[in-house]
Amino acid sequence: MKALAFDLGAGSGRAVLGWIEEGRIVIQEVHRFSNEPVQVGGRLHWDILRLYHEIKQGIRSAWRAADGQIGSIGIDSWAVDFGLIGRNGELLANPYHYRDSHTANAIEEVLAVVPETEVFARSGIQFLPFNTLYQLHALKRDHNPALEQAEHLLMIPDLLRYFLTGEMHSEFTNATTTQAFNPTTGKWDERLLSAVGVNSAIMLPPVQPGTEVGRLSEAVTRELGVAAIPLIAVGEHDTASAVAGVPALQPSFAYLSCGTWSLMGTEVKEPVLSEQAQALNFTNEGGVYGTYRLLKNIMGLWLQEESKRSWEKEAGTKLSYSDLLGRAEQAEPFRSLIDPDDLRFLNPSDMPAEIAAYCRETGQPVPASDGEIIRCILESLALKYRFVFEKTQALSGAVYEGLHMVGGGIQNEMLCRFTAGALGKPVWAGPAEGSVLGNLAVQFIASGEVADITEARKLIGESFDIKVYEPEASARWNEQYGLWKKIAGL
Ligand SMILES: C[C@H](O)[C@H](O)[C@@H](O)C(=O)CO
Repeated sequence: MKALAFDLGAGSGRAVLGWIEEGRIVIQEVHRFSNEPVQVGGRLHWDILRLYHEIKQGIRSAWRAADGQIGSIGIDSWAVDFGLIGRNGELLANPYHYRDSHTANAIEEVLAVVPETEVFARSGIQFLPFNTLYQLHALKRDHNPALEQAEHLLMIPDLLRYFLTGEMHSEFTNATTTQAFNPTTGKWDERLLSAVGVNSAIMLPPVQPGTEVGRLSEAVTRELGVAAIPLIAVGEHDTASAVAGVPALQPSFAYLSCGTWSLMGTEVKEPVLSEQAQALNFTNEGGVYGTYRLLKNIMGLWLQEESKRSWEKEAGTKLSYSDLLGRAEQAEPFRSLIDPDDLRFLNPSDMPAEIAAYCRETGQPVPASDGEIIRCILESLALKYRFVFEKTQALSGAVYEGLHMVGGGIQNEMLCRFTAGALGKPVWAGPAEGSVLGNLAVQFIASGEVADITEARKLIGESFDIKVYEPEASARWNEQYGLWKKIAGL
């Protein structure tokens, strides 16, 4: 039997069949689709019904490709966003996109009610303006009718699973990204939810990854002409699946999940709720099989994606990444650097102009050409990776021999090279399908084909190419690291 994984990212989604053949994992992409947010007036929304339609297309294609031999389905997606269900069981409104501006001042407004130390002690989660807790605060503040009528809150994968099965379940790894879940009690945190005026009854008690969470409903099986395939709650936060899919053989390892976002950290048995972790704004998101992901969000390749989008809009024509990276390769090294996590880069109207303004304001040469901007982004990301790598070691007390880099971002070889140079340590890049493979791994373990996550990670490492980048020009990177920390104020 084959397993079917859906991996929904901020820009695109894919449906991938996976199975084990002669001791190796084999994957086959059967459907790929774009994920285009929709601006309505001043609000930014996800087109959730379009995504659901694409998931059904994916099941149809997979059923044909697997000759009906599909044993289970798992869905993972980006975090924090959600849909609200009314008393008639229907979706009350299109989910907000986490880059929508309605949460702009929400952190300050909530911390005026519950002190920062208490929020961190209760949730263990980093302070980012789009966390679900602040989205709920903003909806309540703005008297949002959907929240007023809501009977249930479902995160994106929970919601899509509900559409497929008719059953409502909340999944643990994604629940922890809300900043309203308490890892110490293992329950939704009443104090935090009541502080934003939300009745905790709308939050369902989360199930652990690996749990069977319903089957395709009769209506769906009839519509698609398929069997009532069971759904497995995988690490439904895509980063949780990416970490599950890291081909690490050692128990203590450092990873970087690299896509629109860069998520860097390590895997721990207990959440790290120390003052230092809070001061460094690290997070403890739930992981698979009784683990936590001690990590930090880094703005990531969003900076590059948005710059390309601006230039394409200006030029009225498509640009290729290979041309852009080719020009970045020719650009002068370390000419100008930024802190990629300055919140001005969360959703500016013109990313290249925002980067230029940052450099101007910090007294640096202003990058003008697209090559200079891309080089500035990639060098700055690599330096930020070094900073977070060092802080991860400080918080976990471990010393890592190198860094596992997974996700679509590893196709950016320049970034992999710069990361090894900046860290002064080897980078083991691969697999690119990080989240998909972690999603499949949990399904293989649920079906008993694979014993546990250690075996799954070994199998992934043996089934997919891992490219090794050894550090180059470390002395130059060390020198620049000092300068960059001054610019970034770190
Ligand atoms: C908001 C982001 O989606 C989240 O922090 C990140 O972990 C993610 O899910 C990346 O896909």
